[in-house]
Amino acid sequence: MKSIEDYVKLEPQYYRYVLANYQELFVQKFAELDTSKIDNVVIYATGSSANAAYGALPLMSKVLGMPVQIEEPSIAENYLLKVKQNTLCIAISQGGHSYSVVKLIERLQATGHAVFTLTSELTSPVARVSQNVLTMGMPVEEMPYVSAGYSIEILDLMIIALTIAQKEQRLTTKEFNQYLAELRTIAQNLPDVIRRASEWVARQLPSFVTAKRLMFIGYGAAYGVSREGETKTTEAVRISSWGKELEEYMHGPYLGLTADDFIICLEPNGKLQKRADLLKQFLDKHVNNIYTIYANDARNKQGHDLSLGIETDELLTALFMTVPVHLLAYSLSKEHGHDLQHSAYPDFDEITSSKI
Ligand SMILES: N[C@@H]1[C@@H](O)[C@H](O)[C@@H](COP(=O)(O)O)O[C@@H]1O
Repeated sequence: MKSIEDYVKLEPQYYRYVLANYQELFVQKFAELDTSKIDNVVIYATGSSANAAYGALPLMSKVLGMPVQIEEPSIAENYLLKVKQNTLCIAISQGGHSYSVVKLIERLQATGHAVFTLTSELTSPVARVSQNVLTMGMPVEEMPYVSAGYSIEILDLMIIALTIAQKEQRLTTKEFNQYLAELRTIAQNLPDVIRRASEWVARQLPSFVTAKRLMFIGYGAAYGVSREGETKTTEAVRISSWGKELEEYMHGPYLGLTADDFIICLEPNGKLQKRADLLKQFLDKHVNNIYTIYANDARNKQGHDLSLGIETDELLTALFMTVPVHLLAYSLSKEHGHDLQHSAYPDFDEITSSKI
């Protein structure tokens, strides 16, 4: 079975495929649909798929010029099923076996709502119940702790939003092509990101391996990255972890810090960089291990920080900022001796049927 690291290394190839085939994957799927009345988007996803949606959300909302929100499928199905008439409903389940997503799609369709389901497994329970399936443009990820699938979901969601925005003339063809060109540039630079991230992980691993708790703080598109940091650290490293939004962290969670925490700040070089710098000024006084991963670079970068060297729109940074987070989780899980190929708790799904 391929590892998390193997899949991270496949990301440039998968990005190239989606960018070469976006017409068949997405543009043609929405061509026949009347998208003129859509006035908001709701994305239903859980775990890494929800994190990916948070990474894509700021760009989606900007280019579509409408509210985009993310809902937990179980809460939506059981308590929030009052979807507005003109909502574009998108359900995501990479593997296609998530019980809560299957139930939600069934309930939405039964109440007359069209749902577009994004998945990589076309024979899965999620795909089988869905009336409108969108394929992610990559093979099914064998490794249950996904990395490439999460990143491809971000790219897919961005292209879906760009497609509808262009169709509805919210973006000119020139603007649409400029976005695509920028996505291609990021894909081309991905091997360099992977190299920088691998070297950084190898250098910092002896320190990170001592961490009892690992926290990720991000804002904007990097909020999705911080959530994914929490998911992967919890699932693969199996130590305590938080993934917070910058201001959310400042409104309480900071009170729970301890000097031996490890904190990774995710800096997309965006509009809240000064706020993040102030938080780091405070954290530096109280916490021993503060790291920053920069999308591009910074003058106040410290020796143990990581620069990914990509100058781009902050709204696109979730496409590559998770690479070091995934590689760190993978290396730490190996250091901790976890076997990610076999379930840690084989009785879990037997009892709960959380994956069907
Ligand atoms: N532990 C896994 C997560 O790692 C995964 O992200 C989530 C969603 O999976 P999917 O996108 O296939 O629905 O399911 C499980 O809970």
